[in-house]
Parts: sequence; structure tokens; C-alpha cells
Amino acid sequence: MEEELRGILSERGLSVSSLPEKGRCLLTTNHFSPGEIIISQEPYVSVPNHSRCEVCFGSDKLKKCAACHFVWYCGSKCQKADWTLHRVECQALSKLEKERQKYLTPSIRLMVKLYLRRKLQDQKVIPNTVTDNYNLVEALVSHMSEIDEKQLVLYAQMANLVSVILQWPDLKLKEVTENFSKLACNAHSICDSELRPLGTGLYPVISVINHSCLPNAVLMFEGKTAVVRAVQPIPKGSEVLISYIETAGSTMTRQKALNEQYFFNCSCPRCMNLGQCEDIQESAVLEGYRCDANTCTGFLLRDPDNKAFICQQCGRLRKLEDIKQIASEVKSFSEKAATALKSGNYEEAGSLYKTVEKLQLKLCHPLSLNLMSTRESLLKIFMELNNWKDALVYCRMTIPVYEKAYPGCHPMLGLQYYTCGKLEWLLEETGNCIRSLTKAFDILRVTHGTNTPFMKELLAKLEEAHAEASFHTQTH
Ligand SMILES: C[S@@+](CC[C@H](N)C(=O)[O-])C[C@H]1O[C@@H](n2cnc3c(N)ncnc32)[C@H](O)[C@@H]1O
Repeated sequence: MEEELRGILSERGLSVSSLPEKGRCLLTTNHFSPGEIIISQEPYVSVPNHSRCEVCFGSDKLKKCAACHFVWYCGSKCQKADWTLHRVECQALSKLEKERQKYLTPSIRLMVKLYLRRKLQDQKVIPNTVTDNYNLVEALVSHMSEIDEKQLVLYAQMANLVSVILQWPDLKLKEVTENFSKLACNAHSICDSELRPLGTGLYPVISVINHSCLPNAVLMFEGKTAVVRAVQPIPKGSEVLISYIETAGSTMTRQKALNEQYFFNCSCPRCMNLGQCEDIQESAVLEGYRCDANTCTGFLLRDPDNKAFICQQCGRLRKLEDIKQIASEVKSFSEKAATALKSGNYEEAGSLYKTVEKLQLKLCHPLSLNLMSTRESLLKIFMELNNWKDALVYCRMTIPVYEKAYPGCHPMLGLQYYTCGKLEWLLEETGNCIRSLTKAFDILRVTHGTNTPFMKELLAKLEEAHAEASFHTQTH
């Protein structure tokens, strides 16, 4: 089987190798251009988030399976497509006491489905293929020796629940526990084209790809298919690298996230800058405080005795006490705002987030990620309220931070230009709309390809805006 996998990868200009610091890795044996698909794969197993169709992850016209009353389908087509596996899962879930059903989290369900699929493949009910077989799951890293005691106990409890559900006398609890650890560092969150999470899936070939905070490839999903595309020219003989985490944070924040979930120290070019002048400045801008002189845009660093921050542009001191006071107000208002937003009270949430924004303007650097995140919430609230004018103001304010925090060809940046263009269209700012949609298209055609309904819609909007602009030129 391994030989066959090597053959398939080689036909696509790829090979699997091993690096001392990283373990397995995916290398190119051909050149890949930006936007070109490097590899794609269907999930070995997947589960949707709550209240989504088990098969297509849609959220319309859902009905529960009449037997287990647990799994949702949007129609008979999806239900039939899932029947081979769900037939056995349904029997197990139906026997489970009602009280226990509330513990059926997506991770538990993913594990149950993993074992059922393995069994059905062993029994040849579901065919094994080179890229769709349990051997690939066996080869995944688990980091069992590195996870802490508390996490290990949690995985063991989860394994117990899987055993209660499956009721197989020969199920090896230790192996299930290890598989939970594998899921933690190998499973992917499945998102739609706008990066909204829909579910979770395990893609054992895609899982060979290692991480970089400055990646040369991006992983997106078309339905449940994982698609990896080049975002830079990738020469023959290079390692294919995607990002596992939100890369907008400072080097310290990124390294902490990678260490906690994936157990490695990243040595990408961005991380190798840790502690150097440029890196210190970047983290002080993205996650630090502002100078309290009105017109100064300098960034602050802690003074040596830790009682104040010093502006690196004008030398002014800002007391730690002052910063702590505003930070605690920000925390308290942010919590209230999040609660109002969660309960759908958009007017109240909007006014609370505006207070947070005002406080953050006194506290944070103008290009700070926290301030941007508040403005992102305000943008969403104004969109919910159909207030396009204010939504556009906030969308435009976030763009310089996106441009600073992400590389030029990043889906988040492309999506933000797209939102900007859609708002400009609604507000009849045709010229600006064309500029924003063009920027969005230039990025997203690389990260998303051009063939999906999402990209066709973007292109149609851009063409409509061009037609509107030329109509105006002709009539004036
Ligand atoms: C999804 S797996 C990637 C494939 C993995 N190298 C293997 O041998 O199967 C994730 C694991 O790979 C390793 N890894 C990924 N990116 C790395 C990097 N940039 N540096 C060091 N190790 C890395 C870490 O052990 C991480 O938990």
C-alpha cells in the first residue's frame, strides 16, 4: 500500500520524506505555481458541528434520523449516502441512555466513526483504497509521551465513553486514548469559503504536511474535500508548508499555540526573528499599548524595573497602573458586549462594543489586534442591523491591520476586501467597489481557485460593477 501511495504522490509531483526535527514531510518533485492545487483529499472520517447535515454539512430543512434521534440529514439523498456507516452507528447510538447522549461531542463521534469505518473496511463492506485506509491513520503522530497527566486522564475517560458506545469486547482502550491524542494534532476544522467552521475531519495524507508561520501553501475546503494550493511559487525539491494556527499574532503568541497543541518549536523565518528588533517592534504594535501623547504613533516597551512602559518614539513614560485600570474596564465591557451579542441584542451589543473601542483607543496601539477584533465585532453588528454605511467605516478601519498582520496572499485579507467591496456596492460607490473586488479576486483566485460557486459569485459581482461603471461613463 505504501508503495502505491508513493506512486500516486509521485504522479502529482510530490514525495513523502522525513526530517530529523519534524518527522514526515511533504516535498515537491515538480514546480508549483501560485493558485495551483498541490494535493486534495476526502476525509477518512468527518463530523459536522451541532445542527448540520451529517453528509453535506448544510443547515437547511434538517430532520433527525428517526431511529437514533441524534444525527441530522437535510434530505434522503444525504441519508442514503451515509447509510452504510450510519446503519451500524445508529444501532450503537440508539442503545445509549438518553442521559449519556449529551456527552456525544464531535470528538467522541469522530472516534466512534473512525472505529466503525475501520471495521467496515476490514469486513470489505467499505472498500480500502490507497488514500482511504486505516493504515494511514496508524502512521499519524500522537505525541503520547509529551501530553500532561491531566490531558491523558481526559483522553482515557473519553476512550471509556467510546467503549460504552461501541460495546466491543476486544476494543483496546489504550489505543483509543492514543487516537484521541492523534486527533488533537492531526484533525482539521472544516470551514466554508468564508472560513466559517462547519465541522471536523481527519485527512491522513494532508496530515503529512508540516507547519510554517510564513507558509507557501494554504489549506481550504470545497465542501468536505480538503484542497491544498500553492500561495507562492514553490520550486521543485521544496517542503510544502501550511499554517496550523492563526498567524496574525506575535511570535510569542504563535509559539505558545504551536507548543500547546502540536508540541514543537517553530523554526520558520518569522519565528527565527524572535527577540530581534523587528520582531519586538511587531509584537509591541500588534499586542501592545499606545503612547498617551495624542499625536504620537510610537510603540511602547516595558522599562527595566517593570513599573512603566516607555514610548520608543518620543520617550514618554506610561504608568503600569494606568494601563491596568483601562485594561480592566475593557475586560468588563467586553464581557457584557459578548453576552449581548450572544443573545442577539445587536443595538445593546453595538453600544457596548463602541465603549470598548473608545477605551482601547486610549490603551492600544492603533494597529493592535485587540482593537481590530472589537472593530470586527462592530462590523458584524452593523451588517446584522443592515447599517451598511457604518459597517463600511469599520470594515475600512480593519484593512490596514489585516495588511500588517497577514502576508499579501492570505484568505483572511482577500475575504476582508470582498466584504468591503460588497458594502461599497450596496452604497453605490462603484469605483471603490471595483477596486476592492479586484483586490479580493486577485488574492482569492490563488487561495480558493476559480471554479467554486463562491468564486463564480465574486466574479459575477465584479463584472456587474464594471458594467455599472461603463453605463455611468456612457450616460454622463
Ligand atoms: C499534522 S502532523 C505533520 C506531520 C508529521 N511531521 C508526521 O511525521 O506525521 C503535526 C506534527 O508534525 C510536527 N511538525 C509540524 N510542523 C513542524 C515544524 N515546523 N517544526 C517541527 N515539527 C513540526 C509536530 O510534531 C506536529 O505535532
